[in-house]
Amino acid sequence: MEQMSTERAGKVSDDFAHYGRPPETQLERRGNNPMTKLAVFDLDGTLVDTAPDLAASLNVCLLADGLDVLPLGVVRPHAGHGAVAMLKAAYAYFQRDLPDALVDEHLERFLAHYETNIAETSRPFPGVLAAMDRLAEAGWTFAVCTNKREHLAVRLLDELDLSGRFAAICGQDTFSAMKPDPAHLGGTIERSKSSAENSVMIGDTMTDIAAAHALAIPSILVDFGYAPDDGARANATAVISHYDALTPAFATELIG
Ligand SMILES: O=C(O)COP(=O)(O)O
Ligand SMILES: [Mg+2]
Repeated sequence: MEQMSTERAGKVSDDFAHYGRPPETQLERRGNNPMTKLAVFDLDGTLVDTAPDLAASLNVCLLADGLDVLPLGVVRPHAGHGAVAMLKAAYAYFQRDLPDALVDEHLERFLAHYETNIAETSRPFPGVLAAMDRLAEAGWTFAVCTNKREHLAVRLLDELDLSGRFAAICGQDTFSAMKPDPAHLGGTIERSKSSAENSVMIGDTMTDIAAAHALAIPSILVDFGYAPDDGARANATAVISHYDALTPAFATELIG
């Protein structure tokens, strides 16, 4: 990821040089660094609609235990909280016990299936790539802060040909803490060579909003994600229902 960061920094700096020296006001707002405005995306349910592929891997586990497959509508609200949360929700749905040993067995099965089928149907949410293009034009950079394992996040973004857009991709195992712990988000911002003052977090669950809140950075809740509950709505700085609303003016206003 460090290499991508350097490549990206070089590219944007060159582009900026092409337009000449920015006005003094812009220099001030950007802390004398045109690279520092950073939009940090959560992955599942925010950047990419991963629920169908996650549900397929869950169903492999359920079938292995003689249970029925679950329809996507039942699985989707749990898709943003990881494989174990999905397994627990499925077993609760079937009113079946899920002993710890079976969780471990299923997790291995789930991850083996998911890793090789990670981008079968997973696609970026409508409008997100156009929004990123607009923000990039306005000098924004991007990172991913996800509770997916880092190698799975990188693999998914590689398969979707999106990895090169991010200065850093940080997962649940990248640091010693994961969202909602602000250290995960803070570490992602640091790896992206930005600062909390110039960053905004975009997410679909309270996990994302709480991490941003703890770091005192603005947050945008996408209400089309997997768990935009009341707590997330109440604590987010802004709520959007489509990426068309994510314009450079809107994002810049949030960081002040
Ligand atoms: O896998 C998870 O636990 C959720 O992943 P996310 O943080 O990208 O939503
Ligand atoms: Mg999410």
